[in-house]
Amino acid sequence: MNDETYMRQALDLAASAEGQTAPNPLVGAVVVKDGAVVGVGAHLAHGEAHAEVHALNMAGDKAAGATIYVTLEPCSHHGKTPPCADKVIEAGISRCVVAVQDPFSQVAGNGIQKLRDAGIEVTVGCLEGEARERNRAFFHYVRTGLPYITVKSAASLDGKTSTHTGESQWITSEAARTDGHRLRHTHQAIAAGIDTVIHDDPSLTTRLPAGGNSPIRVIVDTMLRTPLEAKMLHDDQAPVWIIAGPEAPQDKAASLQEAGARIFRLNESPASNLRKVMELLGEEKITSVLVEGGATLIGSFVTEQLVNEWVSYIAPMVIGGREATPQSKGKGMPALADVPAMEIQETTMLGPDVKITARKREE
Ligand SMILES: Nc1c(/N=C/[C@@H](O)[C@H](O)[C@H](O)COP(=O)(O)O)[nH]c(=O)[nH]c1=O
Ligand SMILES: [Zn+2]
Repeated sequence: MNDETYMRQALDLAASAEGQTAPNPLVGAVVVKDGAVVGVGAHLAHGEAHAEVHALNMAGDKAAGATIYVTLEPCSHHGKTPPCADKVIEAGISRCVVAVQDPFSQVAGNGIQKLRDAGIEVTVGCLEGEARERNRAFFHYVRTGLPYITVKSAASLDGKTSTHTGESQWITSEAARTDGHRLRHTHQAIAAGIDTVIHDDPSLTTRLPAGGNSPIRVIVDTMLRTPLEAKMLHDDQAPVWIIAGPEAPQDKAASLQEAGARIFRLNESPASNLRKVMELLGEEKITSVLVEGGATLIGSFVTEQLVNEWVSYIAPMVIGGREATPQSKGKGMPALADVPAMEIQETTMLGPDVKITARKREE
């Protein structure tokens, strides 16, 4: 067994809480004494104990002289819980292996320094690439203040998301749609355009066999055309935030608030200023957004170059039709040189469909 073995265990522990910890990162910890794992832990929810605390509590006095593997630098500032660096020192840990330094300014390097000042041997960078990839949304949010944006698109081989008569359910299989719900579970918010809300009356909730978190529903609706009888306003499954423009009628805003929605009014059209909408969500500590549709909204994210990840579910059918809805509308990129470079991360068969995941290279 070597450092990477234990760090992989810690990364898997971190991933077990995926979809639960935002706006906090996913963190896992493993305590090893004389080649035996004596404590494990994961950060399970925002505001609750950090991974190191769980692992050190489980290790008890076996932590003395042990090594702790942590997927993110132990915190050194008093957040909602006391600093883990202090806890690691108190527990008598002799060596600490960290996958990646915390990007958060309050922590960056301070935790590691505190441990070294206390005489603990610290190594940084074990499986760093994997640790960054697992926490890509958190790292992106800390670096930019914007949520990490994933577009999910379900289409035919010729890129249509509905027939020219507007029929779209369903193009992809149950297996692909269930996978799409896992995407909902792992994102804090789900964005949809008003055309999709009017056309599909979607609930945008996470419906997985084992359950899951339903993201905050964010509707880009410049003129507040969201129907008062929209399903999502009456299912009590997750908040509904509606982003309006300056001309949106005040009385409709009042009735939507009555119906339980939270209204954000921008002083410019949200549909053509999505960066402003994302800055607003960032201020609300939203670290990840899944853009579910439709083609108009997706096209705006593409045109503003805000897409960090693109997940396509492609069904084995060809729909055709000049008027059939494409995967994205809007202005788009004038030249290939303007098109942001992405990398395919994964292609998977889901029943009869193929899922393709691509990510933009982080600057
Ligand atoms: N048409 C399709 C999809 N369509 C996605 C959106 O257009 C739908 O409005 C949304 O999934 C409805 O959300 P719900 O009410 O929570 O079920 N998405 C898919 O994966 N496959 C499809 O074939
Ligand atoms: Zn901590």
